[in-house]
Amino acid sequence: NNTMTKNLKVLVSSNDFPASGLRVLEEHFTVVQTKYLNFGEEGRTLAKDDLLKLIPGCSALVWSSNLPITKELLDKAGPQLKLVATVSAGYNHCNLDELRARGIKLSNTPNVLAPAVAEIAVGLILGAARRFTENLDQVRRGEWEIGFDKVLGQDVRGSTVGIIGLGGIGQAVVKRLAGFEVEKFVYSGHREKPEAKALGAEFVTQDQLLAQSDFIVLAVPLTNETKHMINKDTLGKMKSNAIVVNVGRGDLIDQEALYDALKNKQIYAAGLDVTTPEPLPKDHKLFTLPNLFVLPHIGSATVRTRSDMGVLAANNVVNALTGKPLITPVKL
Ligand SMILES: O=CC(=O)O
Repeated sequence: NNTMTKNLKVLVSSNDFPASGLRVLEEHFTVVQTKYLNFGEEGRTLAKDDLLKLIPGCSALVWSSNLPITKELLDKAGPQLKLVATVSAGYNHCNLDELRARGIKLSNTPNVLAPAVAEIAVGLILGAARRFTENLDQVRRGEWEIGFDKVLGQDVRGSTVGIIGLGGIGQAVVKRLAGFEVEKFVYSGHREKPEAKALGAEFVTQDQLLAQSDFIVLAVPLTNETKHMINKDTLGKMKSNAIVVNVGRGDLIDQEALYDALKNKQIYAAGLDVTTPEPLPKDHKLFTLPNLFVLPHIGSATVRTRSDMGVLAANNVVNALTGKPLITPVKL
């Protein structure tokens, strides 16, 4: 009976949270929503005043933002807070220690976004390999070259593709690339994955992956262990035609080292859907590189996927506040 839960307040930290998810929440709870503020240093940030005004007394936070969940925010929310439902697969912004200490649960939205993120990984692979940045610049500047032998790129056909992190997203990338006549898929990670066999992907050490791969796709979460996993040292182990693609988090890559490697043509190119910071300021030196293809963190940004993520986050809230197990809990 919804009248039991109607007095519970749920905060949605975005005014463009999908309507489908909002409907689920509004059926059960009193929903309050914050607006977005601006595109500043930290990226698209929440209206902080708005947030601090609305957060006290909330039983759940539906977090549709990469704004860090701070101790201050949790204090402000109050002891009745039961759940943070982040509308993302990644939860590096969620301060797990603080949530654990307070007995607050955390849910995320894995799986439903894997196909859309994998499609963007394929887009980045093609964009970097076929030099979309340079080619698009030429077209837009009216310097469109006649003839096909000017801006030559790399083939996916016949290549070795290395996936760092063969989880849901990594597997979806392999499935999507299966029609590209890739010669070999390799992957690295903590352990062999049972799904790898059916995908024809071979488990190798990270060093082997770096040394063999023509394309290196980063599909791991950001943790203390994975931070700057692509650095001067690991870039130095790659082939000179290597193309690095990142659909995880910006901090998986030491961007200074990547800049140097791209500038000196130590590797061929990179395609990034995630950077540090986001947005990357328009005068950032990475934008001077012709062999870098950047997208503004749009991995999950399709109508269907955002809707699925919104509904999943909302159903996690319903479960948490009606005493049922979370659908997609994050282990704390
Ligand atoms: O970056 C997006 C996500 O983690 O879902």
